[in-house]
Amino acid sequence: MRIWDHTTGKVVVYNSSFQVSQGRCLAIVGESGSGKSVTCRAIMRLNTFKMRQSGNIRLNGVDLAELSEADMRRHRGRHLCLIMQNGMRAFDPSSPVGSHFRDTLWQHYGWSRSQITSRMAKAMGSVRLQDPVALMNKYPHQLSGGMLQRMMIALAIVLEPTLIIADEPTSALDTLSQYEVMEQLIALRAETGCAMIFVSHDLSLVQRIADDIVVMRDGEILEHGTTADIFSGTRHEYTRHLLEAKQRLNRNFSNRMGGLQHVDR
Ligand SMILES: Nc1ncnc2c1ncn2[C@@H]1O[C@H](COP(=O)(O)OP(=O)(O)OP(=O)(O)O)[C@@H](O)[C@H]1O
Repeated sequence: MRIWDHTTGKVVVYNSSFQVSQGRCLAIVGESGSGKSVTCRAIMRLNTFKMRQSGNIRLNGVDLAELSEADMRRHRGRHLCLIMQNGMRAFDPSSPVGSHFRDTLWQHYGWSRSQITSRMAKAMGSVRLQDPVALMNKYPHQLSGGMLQRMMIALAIVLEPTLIIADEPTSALDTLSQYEVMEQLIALRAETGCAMIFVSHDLSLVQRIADDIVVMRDGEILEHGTTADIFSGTRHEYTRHLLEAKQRLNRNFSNRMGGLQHVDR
């Protein structure tokens, strides 16, 4: 896939290519601006108008790049689900969150209101959200970032998409919510058997969830391997630099915490 800004001609992703199989999680890592988010949005065909893309995006034999906009809309949600950094942006601020669930599930499955409520309530229970019916009547601004992310995960549990793309899903959360949302994402994979693309700056999160890793820099894939190989084997100099930067951060953190040992999970 190639992605460029057609107003300036600037290429932001050069001929990148990767695949993720059902049941596996591929992490995309790299510094800010390396092209992780535009790649995720290109798979969903959700980049802004000025961004253009070429190449194939195959999902179970269907080339998403060839679909009409109407067919692509039908694929989003049903077959592909995007969990973004900021849960708030996924919802319409002027409606209760339950209406987003109803619209999405009605559009893809045609279920009745009561079917949707009972399926969502069950899924919300499984991501440890209490009192789901009351929560569905709340507006997005009345809920915390962690709750909104867990609601998106609950929706994904009900939709059972083939591929879930989680783009920095925990980076806007406090440490406790981050931990909980990660646990739920790990459970979501196990429950639905979906394929997952997980984007994060945080290599300890990547190590916990990913089977495979793609390392990007300046719009190019530098390295692609299993998580075990990337963390232990011979690595590209840039990947080593990313890992060492993280270890340095951890050491600084430990020193500031009075010499407490920080253990990498
Ligand atoms: N809507 C846009 N219009 C023009 N250029 C864009 C747009 N979105 C992203 N870019 C450019 O594409 C490149 C890759 O950006 P992208 O957001 O994918 O990086 P990233 O690796 O996800 O970074 P971060 O970790 O900070 O989110 C950057 O040079 C960015 O300026």
